[in-house]
Amino acid sequence: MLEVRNLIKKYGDKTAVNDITFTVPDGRVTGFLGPNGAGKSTTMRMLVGLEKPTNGTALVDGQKYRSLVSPLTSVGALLDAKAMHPGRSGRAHLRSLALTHGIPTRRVDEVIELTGLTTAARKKVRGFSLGMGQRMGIAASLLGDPQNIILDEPVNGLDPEGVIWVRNLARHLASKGKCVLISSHLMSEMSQTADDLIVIGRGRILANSSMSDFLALADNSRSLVRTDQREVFAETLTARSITFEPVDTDGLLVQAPSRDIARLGVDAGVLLHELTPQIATLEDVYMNMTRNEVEYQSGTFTTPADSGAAEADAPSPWAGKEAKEQ
Ligand SMILES: Nc1ncnc2c1ncn2[C@@H]1O[C@H](COP(=O)(O)OP(=O)(O)OP(=O)(O)O)[C@@H](O)[C@H]1O
Repeated sequence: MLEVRNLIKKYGDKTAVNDITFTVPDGRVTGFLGPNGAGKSTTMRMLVGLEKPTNGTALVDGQKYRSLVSPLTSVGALLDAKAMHPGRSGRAHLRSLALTHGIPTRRVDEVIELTGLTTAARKKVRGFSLGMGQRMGIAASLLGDPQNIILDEPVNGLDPEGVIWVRNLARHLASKGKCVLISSHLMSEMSQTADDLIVIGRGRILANSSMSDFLALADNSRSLVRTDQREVFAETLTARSITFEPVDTDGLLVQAPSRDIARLGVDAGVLLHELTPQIATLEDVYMNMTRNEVEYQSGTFTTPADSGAAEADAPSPWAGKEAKEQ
């Protein structure tokens, strides 16, 4: 089990981790999500004693990392896959780690096989691809067969087969009762891997719940409607103060139960050739939650159609939505 209690990390004026408390239980995969710079890596580094907390505690099975009698059997971490001697072979790197921790050489061969590196492990580390480096980092984290596994963006650089392999590995480890904490920016992948989620933004906890409770925060009350009479149907919706927004050339995203929308279509004599309830994804809920927590805001791409001039020429029925929002 991993625990952080009132954990704070400051770098000068910058508060990277701002008083966070959570527990990562055994036997489950916990996804650790948050925008760039949210404080995920800093928190993980404090758990394995690579950073000293400014305040609060980070515990592995109830103990600070430096108090652990046998750290590699308590916690394994992939934090920086590039942290290997470039002139050594992968196998030699793992062997040296094993030797310094009293781990038998046969375990080196086991983790090499487990991570699919049997051929690559003979190569010098400097010749490794990004994906091979990630696999080697994961192999190192598993060397001591630890109870707790911390993986910071483990699927970074992995091909689709590698991504599925990490998912299956995480699920397998949790099924053996291990505590697995994984950070990732790949929401679709995380939705298939994690049982629980911890979301942080600007160093603070935004959510800490099971995946199903997190997804229950979704707004599933909208339906996509497609019709050749979009303007007529938009006027019908506006007359009933139903919120909507245009999609593509013939679609409307309508904020109403699909049964009510179908009924409105019949009453208005409008043929709806598509009516699809929108089920929000993990990415939708996450994006909504972290919208105001992004430290590094991306620019937006504009096309001529997105420009103000195009908006001025937009058909009037969309006023229904704007009027409702104001
Ligand atoms: N050694 C350091 N010195 C100064 N600031 C740091 C240091 N390490 C991290 N930070 C800052 O702390 C904040 C949290 O960084 P951290 O790497 O923990 O975020 P993250 O959530 O892991 O981000 P990413 O998803 O981009 O990896 C950032 O603003 C970062 O610039």
